[in-house]
Amino acid sequence: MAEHIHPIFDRLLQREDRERRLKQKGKALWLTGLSGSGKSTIAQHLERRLYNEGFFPQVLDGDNIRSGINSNLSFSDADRKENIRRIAEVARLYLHSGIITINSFISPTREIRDMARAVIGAEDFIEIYVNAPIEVCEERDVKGLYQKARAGEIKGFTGIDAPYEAPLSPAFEIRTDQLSLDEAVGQLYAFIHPIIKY
Ligand SMILES: Nc1ncnc2c1ncn2[C@@H]1O[C@H](COP(=O)(O)OS(=O)(=O)O)[C@@H](OP(=O)(O)O)[C@H]1O
Ligand SMILES: Nc1ncnc2c1ncn2[C@@H]1O[C@H](COP(=O)(O)OP(=O)(O)O)[C@@H](O)[C@H]1O
Repeated sequence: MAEHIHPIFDRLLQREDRERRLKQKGKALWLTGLSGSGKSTIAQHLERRLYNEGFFPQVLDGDNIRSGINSNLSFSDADRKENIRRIAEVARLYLHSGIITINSFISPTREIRDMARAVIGAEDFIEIYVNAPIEVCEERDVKGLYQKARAGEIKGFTGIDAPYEAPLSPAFEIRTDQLSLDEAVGQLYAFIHPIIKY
């Protein structure tokens, strides 16, 4: 009878067991915004802040996704969709390990983000709009890509000749043209802390 089986074998390890071990609630924080809006910078600083406060976060961004698992994908509409679908599946695996992912991707359309939300589950998908006007992003031009897009050297660049649809009701919005980096990370941390604390 089940009661006599050694406790180790009495049921499959659950997400809740892992969350108890990590002393946190697994969530997928989903940072969306234009290239240069500040997603990666905020993601990296938030990751460090969470880690220092005892949480166990993991950034997913172009550096560890588009360079690896998604290295065969372009920036066509279909490939962006496949990019985000795979990322959402990866975030879901982390989620069920009790880990907080900080997903930093343009994820340009509502349809794409709705797909990610559906894969991850609406309860666990926290949409964060990293908002700076395109003029500010273009002025920053962190990687020189806006200049290339304006010169026609890159086709289908988000915000220039490919769409970006702002979220209609994000869980949280950060205006990076109005806040310092420290303010932005501080406000985001204050918002998510109650959501992720065990
Ligand atoms: N055509 C085009 N449009 C937009 N962005 C481009 C493009 N080509 C290359 N890049 C660089 O790729 C980064 C965006 O990748 P993402 O995976 O976040 O894009 S998407 O969600 O699939 O739309 C983006 O990085 P971030 O600046 O960090 O957003 C760009 O540096
Ligand atoms: N409040 C802020 N939050 C985030 N980044 C900011 C902020 N203010 C200025 N920046 C600058 O804007 C740039 C954003 O670049 P990046 O993080 O690579 O954007 P993205 O990942 O969205 O393409 C960085 O050079 C960063 O230092």
